[in-house]
Amino acid sequence: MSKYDHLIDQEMVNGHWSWDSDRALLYAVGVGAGLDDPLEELQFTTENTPGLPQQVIPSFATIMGLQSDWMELLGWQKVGLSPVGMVHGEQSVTLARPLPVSGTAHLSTILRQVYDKGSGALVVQETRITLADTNEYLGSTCSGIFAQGKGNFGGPRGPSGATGWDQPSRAPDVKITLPVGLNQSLVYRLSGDRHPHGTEPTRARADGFEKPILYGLGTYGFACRALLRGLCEGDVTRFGHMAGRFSKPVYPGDRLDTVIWRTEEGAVFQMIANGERVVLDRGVFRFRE
Ligand SMILES: C/C=C/C(=O)SCCNC(=O)CCNC(=O)[C@H](O)C(C)(C)COP(=O)(O)OP(=O)(O)OC[C@H]1O[C@@H](n2cnc3c(N)ncnc32)[C@H](O)[C@@H]1OP(=O)(O)O
Repeated sequence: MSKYDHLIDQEMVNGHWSWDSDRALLYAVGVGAGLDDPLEELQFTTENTPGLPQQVIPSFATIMGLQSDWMELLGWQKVGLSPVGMVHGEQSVTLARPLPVSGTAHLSTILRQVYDKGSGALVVQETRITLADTNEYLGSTCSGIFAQGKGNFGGPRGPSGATGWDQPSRAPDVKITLPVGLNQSLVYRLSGDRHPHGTEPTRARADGFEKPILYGLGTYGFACRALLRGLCEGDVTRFGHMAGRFSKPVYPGDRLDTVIWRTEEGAVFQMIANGERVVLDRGVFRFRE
């Protein structure tokens, strides 16, 4: 029996969350839409382009998964918004249908596991999203938060990171290059992810970064745009599932190459910053069935 076992499968959020068209537009700009080409992604960045109805970038669902205050449940003392050294480790989003441009969702967030990774604890939580008025299932998000320094508590190690994903030996089938703006974190944070390590040098260094970062979920949004562009011709109805592991930080001003290998169900991918470091690894994409 390890110290968090009694909390596993506990529901941490059971409530409503509303968004409107402006919030989805702001999120799109926050994850860089329009930065490399202001005309390329008008379905995400405008609501009034003739013949191009607004669509919501599927990774917007991750913002809905942020509504839980699970750190108190675990008894972790926060400095600002989180314990020092806590970083986003993994993320997935699965959608049964495109997200509406506006709406109210019912969110249910469950603590799935706290793995003991030695150098840290990996906290896995899953959020189920339904439309509040009709109860229609929209999809789910799953996040793994890596709290450095909180490992070695005698808990389960969990699945090994060394298995289950292989980089194909052939050259990538598709490569999408996207720039990160120097003010990217300042825009992205307005979507509701306001951790100071995206803006404050002192906190960024305390959490193990060189300087303020682009938020992990911001990076995830860039990857989602790259996959939509490279595999779906920008059409969100084709999005089914996307997962990846944050392996190195992304900084404002970086250039992000998403390298994509097609598979039977969709693709596997990696994101590489400035041609030198893999920042999102073990990426998996699936088309909607
Ligand atoms: C609130 C935060 C918001 C943010 O947005 S932060 C910004 C986005 N996130 C990042 O930039 C994080 C980048 N990644 C890292 O810095 C490192 O990566 C980690 C600190 C997360 C881990 O590094 P290390 O302590 O050196 O771990 P190891 O020695 O490589 O592996 C130890 C075990 O941990 C698993 N692991 C490693 N990285 C991750 C990860 N990113 N997510 C989940 N698990 C991870 C491995 O597999 C292994 O476990 P096994 O031996 O059982 O395989």
